[in-house]
Amino acid sequence: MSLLEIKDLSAYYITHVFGVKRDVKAVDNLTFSVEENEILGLAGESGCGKSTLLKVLLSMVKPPLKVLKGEVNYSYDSKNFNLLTLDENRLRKVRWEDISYIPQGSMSTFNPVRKIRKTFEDVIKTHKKNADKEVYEKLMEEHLKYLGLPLEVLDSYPHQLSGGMRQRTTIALATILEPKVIFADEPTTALDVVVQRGVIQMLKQLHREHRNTMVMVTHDMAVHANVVDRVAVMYAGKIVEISKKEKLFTNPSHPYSNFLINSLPKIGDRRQRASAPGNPPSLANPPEGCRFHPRCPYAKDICKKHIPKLIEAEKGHYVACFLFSDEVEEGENVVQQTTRG
Ligand SMILES: Nc1ncnc2c1ncn2[C@@H]1O[C@H](COP(=O)(O)OP(=O)(O)OP(=O)(O)O)[C@@H](O)[C@H]1O
Repeated sequence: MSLLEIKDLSAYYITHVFGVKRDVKAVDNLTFSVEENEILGLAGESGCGKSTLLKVLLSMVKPPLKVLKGEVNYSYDSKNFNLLTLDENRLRKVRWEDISYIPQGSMSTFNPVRKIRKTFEDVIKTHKKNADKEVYEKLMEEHLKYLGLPLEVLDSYPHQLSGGMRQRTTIALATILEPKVIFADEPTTALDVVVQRGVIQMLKQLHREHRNTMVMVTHDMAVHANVVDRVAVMYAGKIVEISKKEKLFTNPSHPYSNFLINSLPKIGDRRQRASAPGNPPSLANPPEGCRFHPRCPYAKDICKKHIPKLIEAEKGHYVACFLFSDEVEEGENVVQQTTRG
């Protein structure tokens, strides 16, 4: 059994503008799994639904985002539960301790008017209620030292740290309770390359030594190439391919993955890179059938009418494309198109 099994998951942003209901189909009927101890990368261009998917996998769903259907089943240490059905108390217990999150933009993690120590104390106290001050002081100091961070960060305000140091402190906070699963949303974005390297090394060290499972969102394919085991490629609210990273980078199957990989510059190769023609669709009104078909050089009639199912084309390699199978997604179009409210 996989550590995390996502089944038929749909989550839309539901808004009303001048009385007209608008559904942004950011996560649409996804079924896939995450294996214990792996690092799964979520790739895809801006706006394809990566951050929204993470929010749902963490059950951090607030209006206008709404889960319409589906399950997010976790299974570890003889615990089995659908995160979306847990009450607030159980959610609070599971978050940080078992399932942790490195959010996009480290500035939002810490309260700007409180020293960083206070945030660490709050997290530890919530989960280790009976521990006395000495115990959690020791835990904080040992964890920071283990990650090579100076203890002075604890007595700093967030704005006093550089972007890189703040991001590494955010990672320290997210991992202090040794979670089973870590979700990271663009952990290296907005950092310069040298600092990026430090952050990546820190994540790799944590994974190597704690054997936790990571799901990492980034649109930076170099980070995928460096860090992850498998990559799930998202396009317009759907997962179109899941593959071992080596296979994806050398021989991508889905035409969109092909564009994504072939648009990467290669040293010594001066040829112009081909990118996908046109633009990604609006998720409020995506095209019928395969969402990539208007930009796909191989589109056939079936692609315009039906949504291809994500099938296992080879062992461990999943692709949703009618070039590989005629299977149609179950429950396609179950959730209706935009309606008047
Ligand atoms: N609060 C919101 N209300 C309505 N639509 C939203 C809201 N937040 C995000 N969206 C839309 O949902 C879609 C998916 O956004 P999401 O942030 O998940 O994409 P992403 O792949 O993570 O992109 P990025 O890398 O730019 O964050 C986009 O079309 C976005 O405009």
